[in-house]
Amino acid sequence: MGIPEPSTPAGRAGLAALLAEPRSAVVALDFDGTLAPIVADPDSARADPAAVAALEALAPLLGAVVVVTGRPAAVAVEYGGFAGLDRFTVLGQYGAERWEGGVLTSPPPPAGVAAAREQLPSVLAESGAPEGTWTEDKGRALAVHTRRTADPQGALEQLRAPLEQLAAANGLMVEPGRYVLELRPPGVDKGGALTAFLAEREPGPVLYAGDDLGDLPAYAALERRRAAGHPALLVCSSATTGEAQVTELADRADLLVPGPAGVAELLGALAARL
Ligand SMILES: O=P(O)(O)OC[C@H]1O[C@H](O[C@H]2O[C@H](CO)[C@@H](O)[C@H](O)[C@H]2O)[C@H](O)[C@@H](O)[C@@H]1O
Repeated sequence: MGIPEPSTPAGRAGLAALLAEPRSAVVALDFDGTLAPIVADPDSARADPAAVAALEALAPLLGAVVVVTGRPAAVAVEYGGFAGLDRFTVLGQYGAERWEGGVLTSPPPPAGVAAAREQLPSVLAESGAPEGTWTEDKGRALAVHTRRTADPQGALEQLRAPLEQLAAANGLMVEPGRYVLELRPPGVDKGGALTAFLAEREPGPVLYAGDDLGDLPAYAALERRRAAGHPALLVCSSATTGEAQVTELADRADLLVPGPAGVAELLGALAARL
């Protein structure tokens, strides 16, 4: 398969720059929905093996590969099978954590997370959280998932206000995602994490691929770089699980690919060309 053509002039320029100067390029990727297919049980998510194989081939040819994810960095490394990859960094928990060369940096969670953890079960019970509502405890964040309820979108709307109140009472924010509301510390996002990483590397072209609302700040960071004359390619991994597309992301993308399989194909095609 060849490399699909971006639909925007800026995206075509970003791709051309990446192909012309790969050693200075950075490829940045979200994890769930981009490298790993969406599944009902978050603990069962694993990176598409074709994507991992493509990254193995691609990473040595590039300046750097970085995964920017809401997952704890160590979980992304494990579920992604990234431990042996070269020139590879994981920025976890929206940039609060970093894994690189086998070393994990993870600051302690703020006190508000422990308080929210204690209060969450009663808040869920009082708000009538439907059967199938499930909490993922990520240490410095609590993700309330509704994918396994009978009406995932309805459940999300039902829980939004009570979870926003709980977050605000404990100095946290709510990060919305695909059938999930995450209570997490404010002050970091994927845009800040990516910008700080790029400032360390001073790269040429940057490709970013994501699938969800949490990826919008990373898109914004690359749009700002682009406005300053640095080429970039914004890729959207479209939803392939029957749920609504994240149009805020798809509308700003230079290139849409069909889910993690499409991302894997794109990475494989880039590796083959380079
Ligand atoms: O930034 P990401 O790498 O995209 O992580 C965002 C959240 O993804 C996970 O939840 C999502 O994927 C699950 C597994 O496919 C799915 O069941 C769930 O509905 C999705 O919202 C993960 O569980 C969260 O911790 C991440 O923050």
